[in-house]
Amino acid sequence: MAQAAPSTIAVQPAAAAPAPAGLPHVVVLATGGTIAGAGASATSSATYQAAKVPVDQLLAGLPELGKAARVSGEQVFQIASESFTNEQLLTLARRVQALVRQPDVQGIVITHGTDTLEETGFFLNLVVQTDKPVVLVGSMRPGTALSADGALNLVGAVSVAASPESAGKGVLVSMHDEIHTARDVAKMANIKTSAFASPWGPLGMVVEGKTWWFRAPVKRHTSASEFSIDRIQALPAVDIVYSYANVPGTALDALGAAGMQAVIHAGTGNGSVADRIVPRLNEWRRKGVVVVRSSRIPGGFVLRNAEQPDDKYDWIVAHDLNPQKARLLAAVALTQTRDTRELQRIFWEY
Ligand SMILES: NC(=O)CC[C@H](N)C(=O)O
Repeated sequence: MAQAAPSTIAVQPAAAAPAPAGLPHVVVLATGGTIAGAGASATSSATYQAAKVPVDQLLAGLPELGKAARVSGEQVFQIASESFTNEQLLTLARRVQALVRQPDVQGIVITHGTDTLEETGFFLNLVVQTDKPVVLVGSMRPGTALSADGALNLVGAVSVAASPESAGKGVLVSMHDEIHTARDVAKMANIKTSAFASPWGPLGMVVEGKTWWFRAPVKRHTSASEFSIDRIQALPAVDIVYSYANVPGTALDALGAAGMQAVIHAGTGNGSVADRIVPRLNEWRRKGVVVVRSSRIPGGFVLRNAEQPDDKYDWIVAHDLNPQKARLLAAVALTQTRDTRELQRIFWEY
């Protein structure tokens, strides 16, 4: 399906384009994905190249953006998001943090591939210290396709980032007219333009450039977070092992031997663990690996000491975070502590 263009890193300083005075300045940080994709024909909705169109071209094609904000663009990466690395996450977070510290910047929009958009959004929600709106957006069809969704999604995201009502709500994801907290949202369907959903529902809607809010996040984020990108030099290796009937444990042992610091066990059902995997997880725990029990089921949550005796084994539960979000919270938390009581507190609070 979507093929990746070669990765490039070219951060240019944000220069505001001329627009009516008095409008908020929103910086669009472009990282690639389908929203910057191009296909061979108007019917190529799923067969195309992601990460082709530069940010200047994206913005120049959308004069409607100028109604909501004074918009400037920076090309941070030009990649398909499945290829994001921890180093690129840190680079992006540092750039967002630097921009939100600029008094002349009121909001940030990040254009991103949809495959790992929920991971980048959650990471920024944990480590960027700000009350200013930071909004991620992607699209499911390239701009060259019939009924392309990127243009309206981008106008919506810039409107959300420009709205004072978006402040203090943490990192947001605006797609398909909905506004989600980056903490909860996940890609729940592929191909469809209604790809993103939050297990606890969206926070609001953006319609014709106006935001409508119905709820706000209660978990700790951004300026209320104990984590800061300023104090994170690198992320420790945290990996995910997926469970299924007849799972052999080979992947767990290989990742353990490769030096992972924490393992996210994407268990079945309520985070259940196959009987032959339990002693292996305990063996890695004895060697210092932090064990986090999560579930491969979207929309539920994992309770401590249900399914497995977490207290006895000194394991953590991932609460309602999906495995890929649990990976990032564990990695960020491990930069500060290895204490399992502290780690469990962090999983309850974020
Ligand atoms: N819809 C998309 O953005 C998917 C394109 C690509 N796989 C990416 O995540 O960047």
